[in-house]
Amino acid sequence: MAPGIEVTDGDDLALKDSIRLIREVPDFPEPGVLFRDISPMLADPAALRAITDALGRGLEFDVVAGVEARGFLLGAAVAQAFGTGVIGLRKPGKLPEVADRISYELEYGRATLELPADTLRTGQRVLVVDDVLATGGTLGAACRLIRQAGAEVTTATVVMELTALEGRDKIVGEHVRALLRS
Ligand SMILES: O=P(O)(O)OC[C@H]1O[C@H](OP(=O)(O)OP(=O)(O)O)[C@H](O)[C@@H]1O
Ligand SMILES: Nc1ncnc2[nH]cnc12
Repeated sequence: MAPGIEVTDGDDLALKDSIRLIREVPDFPEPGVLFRDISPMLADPAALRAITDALGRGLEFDVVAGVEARGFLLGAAVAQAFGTGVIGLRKPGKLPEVADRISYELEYGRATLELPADTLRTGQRVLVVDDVLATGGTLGAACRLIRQAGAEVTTATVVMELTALEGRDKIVGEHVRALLRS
């Protein structure tokens, strides 16, 4: 059970019920970090359905972009549920051909995300999906990568927002949807 986590849409009882499946792991990946692992939620059929429906509900988009790595799992599920394709935004060194890339600051050091060649088309409306919004570096960079490639970001979505880290402040000008807040 994960205390201190709330559903942003209090009427979503299935999502509320799934909070018990979040694992909280102290001192991972480094001392002082409380890691929220949503893997057990994804392994549960009712929770996966609730997450998938809530991420895309009421939004208009042509394609989903999932951020490596847990955003791949969620992104593909959302794409299937809403009848679109999915694009994986990848960490460096994995893609044979890169259409575009972006580097960004993380809490410690720098990171890069890459867009695979021949996936995103100019003007497409993109739903960006990841599991957690922490400092906001990753989600903000994903949105910039999409826009830099000439597409639109409909909404940047995550399962859980860690509000104390104020990651939203890094995603200026984007519509952000977090299903759960801690
Ligand atoms: O808001 P931020 O501070 O940028 O952090 C959020 C990112 O951190 C985690 O990914 P991680 O880097 O652990 O990679 P993984 O998904 O490949 O395990 C998480 O899945 C988000 O992508
Ligand atoms: N505390 C945390 N739990 C899960 N994923 C994260 N990504 C960055 N910080 C995280």
